[in-house]
Amino acid sequence: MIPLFSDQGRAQIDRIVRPGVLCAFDFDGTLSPFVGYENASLPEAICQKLLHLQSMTPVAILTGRAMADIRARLPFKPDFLVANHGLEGVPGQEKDHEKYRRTVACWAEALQLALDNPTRYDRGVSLDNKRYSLAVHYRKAADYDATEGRLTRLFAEAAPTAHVLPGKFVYNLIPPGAPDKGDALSELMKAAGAQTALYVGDDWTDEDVFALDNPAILTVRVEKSDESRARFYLETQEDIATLLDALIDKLQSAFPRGGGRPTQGN
Ligand SMILES: O=P(O)(O)OC[C@H]1O[C@H](O[C@H]2O[C@H](CO)[C@@H](O)[C@H](O)[C@H]2O)[C@H](O)[C@@H](O)[C@@H]1O
Repeated sequence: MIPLFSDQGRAQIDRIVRPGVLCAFDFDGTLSPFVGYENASLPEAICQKLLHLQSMTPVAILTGRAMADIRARLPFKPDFLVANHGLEGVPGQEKDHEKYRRTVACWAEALQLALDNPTRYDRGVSLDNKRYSLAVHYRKAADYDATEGRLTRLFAEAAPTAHVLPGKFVYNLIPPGAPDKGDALSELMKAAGAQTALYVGDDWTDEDVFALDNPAILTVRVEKSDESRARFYLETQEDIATLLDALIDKLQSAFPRGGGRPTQGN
């Protein structure tokens, strides 16, 4: 992995930032610093920078949160908002929603029944039913290793067909065959007519975008990781502000007559 703020990284920003570049971001741990999952929000300064960027080029947010949840946390409307790890917000996929909802409802019932037994599961484990997928949070558990082992065994019994995606103190349970963030970003590029895109994420579900291995997509991970498929990294989550400034500066200087956003009728 290469630091984004390096000669090589800046050269890639120069290459990828062109009129209509789709600037796409994960939410938790990328645009929003980690806090308790109920309290996560978009910092005001980041919101202002995203609005500025959006005045010049399309902006997308791809999150694991449910659509209703993320909408309530965003004080602005991005050009594209994809939720539930790629399951909500991409046109055309609604036809499978009822199937996913029924699968997830069965898993949720079985999991909640088991988790309600305090002798078997840590009180710090909580189930977040996002309708089309589940998140099982354990950030507040006392013993992470023991909790991870117990939860993994529980998923095999109670949700055997689930695609279990680990995250930061969370397991995401996704219905089999569901689209992921990589599928979603590819669709959004088509919908936006974008030749190039930038994607910034920090977690396992973002690896589905990084693994696309598409030279037209500049992949950036928040924090270096030897296991990631992203090509570049930001040292810390706070560096997202510097990246947004760099994108704005680049669009303003390279395309002073309206940045990269094609004007109406083009
Ligand atoms: O795709 P993302 O936008 O990164 O969403 C992934 C999950 O984010 C949330 O959980 C994470 O953020 C919490 C709040 O900062 C944190 O407490 C938790 O440990 C993280 O896993 C969200 O609650 C999940 O539904 C998302 O799947």
